[in-house]
Amino acid sequence: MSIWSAPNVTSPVVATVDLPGSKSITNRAFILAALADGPSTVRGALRSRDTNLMLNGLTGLGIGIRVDPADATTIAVDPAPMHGADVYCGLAGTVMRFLPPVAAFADGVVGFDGDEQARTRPLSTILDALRGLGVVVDGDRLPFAVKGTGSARGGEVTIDASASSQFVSGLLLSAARFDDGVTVRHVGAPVPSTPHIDMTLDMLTTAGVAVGRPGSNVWQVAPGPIHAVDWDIEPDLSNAAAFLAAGAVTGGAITVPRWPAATTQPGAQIVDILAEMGCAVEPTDGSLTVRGPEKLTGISIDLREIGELTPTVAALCALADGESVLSGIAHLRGHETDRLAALSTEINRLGGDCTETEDGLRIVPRPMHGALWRSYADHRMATAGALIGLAVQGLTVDDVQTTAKTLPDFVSMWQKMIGHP
Ligand SMILES: O=C(O)C1=C[C@@H](OP(=O)(O)O)[C@@H](O)[C@H](O)C1
Ligand SMILES: C=C(OP(=O)(O)O)C(=O)O
Repeated sequence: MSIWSAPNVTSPVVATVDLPGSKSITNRAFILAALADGPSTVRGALRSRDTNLMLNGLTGLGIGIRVDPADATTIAVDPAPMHGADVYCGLAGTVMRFLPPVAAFADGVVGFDGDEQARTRPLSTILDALRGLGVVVDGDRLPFAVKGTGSARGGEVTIDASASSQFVSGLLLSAARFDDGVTVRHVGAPVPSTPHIDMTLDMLTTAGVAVGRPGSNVWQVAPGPIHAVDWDIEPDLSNAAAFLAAGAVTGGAITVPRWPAATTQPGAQIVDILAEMGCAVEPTDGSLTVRGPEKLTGISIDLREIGELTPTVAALCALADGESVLSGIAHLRGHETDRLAALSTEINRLGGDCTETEDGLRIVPRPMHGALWRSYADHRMATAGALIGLAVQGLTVDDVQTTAKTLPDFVSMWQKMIGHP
């Protein structure tokens, strides 16, 4: 496994960074295009490990996928009758939770497997839900198999989605295909990342699917066609967060072009967080610029809705003035790795002071020194290490290539941003 010397800077980082497409929107668009009533095109798609795994899975099931030879981000999707296949999920939550409901509509057995680390990610909730909707599933975690018969009954199902919003999104994305549609009712501790469920509902609505919210924890999808839509994918704002944060910690300024005026991506909330920590935020001509202050201030914030941003925010907090408390994120223990344990171990290894609470992290800034920052196969741990490395000399990151999960060009984009291409 290679060790990367994270670049360290002594002057403000000022740059414009253009981000590729959103992982969450890309993988939803692929699912909806595959189940649609006609061919469609996805433009500006993210090409990364997670989205390539989704394309491979759909191709294996029999869906026609054609990548534009002149532009790998333009992908034509041609729905077709689906058959049995083996699907590899890697470590992608969106693949392991969005494809099993699709597999119910294949004619044959669809086997699922993934990385060793993926086998411990929460999954049984959605597999039990599928059983409740009339689908035969063998197994409770990776590897497992869905016995597709080409159709499924559907109806109402009650689940505890407190471990992941993706259980709800996964069921809803395929719901219109079920004979009776699907109603998902959540009972339990609050559902995290609810903006991602809103993203699912928004895209279903764009595809002409009738969705309803009969209660705050109930989501309903009527049976019917999913219309073919040519999707234009927004830049990935969660990935943008790490770059904007580079401007924030160095007192520099980072501009992200094509920042959407309105979006369902929860990553957009990084702007409010950076503003609260002392940054100036300027939206101009479709771009967004964040200027860092002399010194960032600590923050107390509930990140339940935007858990994805935690590694970036934790890195910012470790470099700020004053204590920070990040709460509402117990579910991060089931992300790519146990992110609460990983962040506290790595920040403390550098001489920082980060403690795990029941549902988050308490971070007290301390002078930090260079050391090895471990990534735990987690793309956002690797980028958090890079961020701290800007301000802490001698920091190295192991397995920085794990950023390929959602941003294969991370290293070159980062070096270019600081002017060391
Ligand atoms: O639906 C999605 O695209 C996502 C939902 C969230 O998952 P959780 O609800 O498991 O946090 C988020 O963290 C993940 O990166 C992407
Ligand atoms: C939690 C994440 O990913 P996944 O889609 O694999 O759950 C993430 O990207 O931060």
